[in-house]
Amino acid sequence: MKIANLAEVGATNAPTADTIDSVFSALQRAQLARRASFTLDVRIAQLNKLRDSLKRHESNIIAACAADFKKPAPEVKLTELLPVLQEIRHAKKHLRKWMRPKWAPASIGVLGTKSHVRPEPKGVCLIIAPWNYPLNLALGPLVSALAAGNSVIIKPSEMTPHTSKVIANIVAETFPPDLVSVIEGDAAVSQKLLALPFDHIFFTGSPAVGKVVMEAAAKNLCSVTLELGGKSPTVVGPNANIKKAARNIVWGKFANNGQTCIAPDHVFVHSNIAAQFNQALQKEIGRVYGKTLEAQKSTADYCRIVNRRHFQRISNLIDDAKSKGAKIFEGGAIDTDQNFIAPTLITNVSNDMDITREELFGPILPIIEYDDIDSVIEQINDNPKPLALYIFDEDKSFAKHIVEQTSSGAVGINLTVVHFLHPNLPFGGVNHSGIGAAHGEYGFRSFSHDKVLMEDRHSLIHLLFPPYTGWVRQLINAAVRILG
Ligand SMILES: NC(=O)c1ccc[n+]([C@@H]2O[C@H](COP(=O)([O-])OP(=O)(O)OC[C@H]3O[C@@H](n4cnc5c(N)ncnc54)[C@H](O)[C@@H]3O)[C@@H](O)[C@H]2O)c1
Repeated sequence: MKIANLAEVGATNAPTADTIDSVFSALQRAQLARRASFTLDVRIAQLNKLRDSLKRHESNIIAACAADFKKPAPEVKLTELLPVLQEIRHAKKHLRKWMRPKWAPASIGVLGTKSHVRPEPKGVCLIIAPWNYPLNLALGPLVSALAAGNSVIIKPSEMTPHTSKVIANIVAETFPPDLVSVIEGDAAVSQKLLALPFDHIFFTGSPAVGKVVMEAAAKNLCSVTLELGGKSPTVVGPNANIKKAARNIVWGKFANNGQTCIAPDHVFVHSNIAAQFNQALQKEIGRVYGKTLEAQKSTADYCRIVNRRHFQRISNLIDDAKSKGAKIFEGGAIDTDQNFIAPTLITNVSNDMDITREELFGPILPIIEYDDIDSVIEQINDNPKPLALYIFDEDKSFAKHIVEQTSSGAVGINLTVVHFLHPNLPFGGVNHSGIGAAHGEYGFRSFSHDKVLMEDRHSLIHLLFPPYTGWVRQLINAAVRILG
């Protein structure tokens, strides 16, 4: 049966449940038929094809991201293309080692047996992607899934429709539809997909939808990787290199217009250096994005809020903070026609403001002064475990103290966001900020099942089988004594 390739059918017509079912069944059948043929060479050839397609489509990707949220071309290259290309390069280099069965030495109790752990493909996997890094977070996990020998359905975000279309075109051009298919659409399409018995679901998005995904996966007892979000705090200590802190925080916060899961959400700054630090941030914003509103609106380096709904949400956060006594130290200007919000620094923050509760996911940075680091640690621990925690201080013991007292997906010391680009680190959160990990070998393992192969050579384990005669009982008692 010829399978409808949804990329050809057209992005905007939401696929029916029947179409989705038929795509899924085709992937299932093909996965079973191809199972033994996903050799190292085949997987590497798939990755090469994806790399070549990405390179061919570079200008389309840049144009699509610009159309979706005016994302600057250098930022598209750095944060959409490069991470996926790097993921491919890294997987190709290490795949032979990752795929190798791992010998498990026998303990005394199982002497005479031979055992291995072999990573096997999970099977047919679903990747659901968000809009904020629309290409990177759809195709990065695809690299891990293909490296691990799976077939995949990708559901890109409907909020970045141009990039979604480019992803569909790239996939349709690169892979047979029963190996990788793209199904475009919104939450309703996503839920139709979630009802199917996938072998693994890799979801990137909000904690609220993460719960929907996990609940749906439970119905099929399907494993999940959840890459979620939340508020990632930043702590600037009394001995911070202020200029370095400002440079890194401005980049981490305002790149992609603050729409980054690991962006510094808010900053705690020691009161001794707060005035200097605020000025350094202001100066850095001026240096990077322009000192005047006109400059900030016209620079090609500043992207936009993805849509009117999010623009309104963030504007409301600013209004709510102002009405409760916050001071706009820098920025605060908005332009509704462009979904533009200037890089904004907010001081005089209090706990009754909405900015202290929700993930901000926009270009607004609340700055909270502190005197006692333990009260900051208490506040961090009163909230869900963050995806990232950033610490700026030249005194190593300052960071050590915070690291030991808190839990988070990652800790960045004197940097922000860069850990995403490290191919040998697991990328993921804890509890509310995520379950499981992406990137490199960790991504490969997320899409693999550790299958055990144990073979009897000349073990004596049968001596312990029933009937439990006196002699067998003595042997079991001895085993418990010696091995227990
Ligand atoms: N940990 C990470 O790697 C990472 C990366 C990027 C974004 N995020 C998080 O993602 C969020 C922003 O992205 P978003 O707004 O696209 O997230 P989202 O959860 O609203 O949507 C993500 C995906 O889920 C689908 N979806 C939405 N509602 C659904 C529902 N009710 N049922 C089933 N599917 C549904 C969407 O169509 C989209 O494809 C932020 O919380 C951010 O921190 C996390």
